Amino acid sequence: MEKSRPYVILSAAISIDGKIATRTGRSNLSSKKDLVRMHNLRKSVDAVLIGKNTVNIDNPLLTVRYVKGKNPIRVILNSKGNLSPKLKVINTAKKIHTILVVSENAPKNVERFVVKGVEIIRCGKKKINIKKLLKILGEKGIKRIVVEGGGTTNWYFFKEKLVDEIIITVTPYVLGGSTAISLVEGIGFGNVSNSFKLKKIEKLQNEIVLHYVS
Ligand SMILES: NC(=O)C1=CN([C@@H]2O[C@H](COP(=O)(O)OP(=O)(O)OC[C@H]3O[C@@H](n4cnc5c(N)ncnc54)[C@H](O)[C@@H]3O)[C@@H](O)[C@H]2O)C=CC1
Ligand SMILES: Nc1nc(O)c(N)c(N[C@@H]2O[C@H](COP(=O)(O)O)[C@@H](O)[C@H]2O)n1
Repeated sequence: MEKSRPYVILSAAISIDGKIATRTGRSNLSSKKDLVRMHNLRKSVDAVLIGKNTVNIDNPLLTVRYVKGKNPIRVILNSKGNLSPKLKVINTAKKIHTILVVSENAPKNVERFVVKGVEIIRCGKKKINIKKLLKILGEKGIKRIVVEGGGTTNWYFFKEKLVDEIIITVTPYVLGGSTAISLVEGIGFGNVSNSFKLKKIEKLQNEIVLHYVS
């Protein structure tokens, strides 16, 4: 692992059939117990990272609320920099450090988010270069980061072999649907070769939490 790159944990809740949301984008899969576990994870990292669709669909806060602790820095991947200013992550950016990552081709008007308290990082020509981004985040003192989806964002991290640990909660739902988002989207691997080692299994009431390491 490069010295300056943060340790990357990928975290999500999946249905029994491997989906992270219904075909209509509903993703409230975790139990309260699991959310407490997840907020403990958030407080243990320096940053939490998600993709544009997750921000738009979930309108999340990405804070530590179910337990006491420090909020991580929020990192949003949005190559075009075209988020709605009404989103919670934008509206609370003066209080909670929020970084919007855009590509070098993003229009100049992304700077409009700066007055809202958002820090902008330009990284990668058309797509965001994740490897380069992690180096930049490492140089800012970010040592541990949790990637919280969605499926497309997860793919970019797996594709570049940048996932050090996976924490997956298997929840007791079957969602189905060929258009429902899976844990990992993108084009996918052609071979069965990208394996992880099982480190721990936790049993919550009706869920299991799987911990894998690279
Ligand atoms: N159950 C769970 O634990 C979770 C469920 N979700 C669900 O996942 C769904 C969204 O997932 P997806 O549609 O796969 O989208 P996503 O949230 O991964 O966002 C994808 C978008 O992010 C941007 N992006 C990500 N990586 C990029 C890169 N390297 N370069 C440039 N742009 C990049 C692009 O705009 C891309 O289209 C939502 O329904 C959400 O509710 C999301 C997170 C966790
Ligand atoms: N671990 C986990 N379990 C679920 O059931 C989820 N839906 C998610 N989603 C992630 O958490 C974000 C919501 O965060 P806030 O509650 O708004 O702080 C959501 O956007 C996903 O990244 N994760």
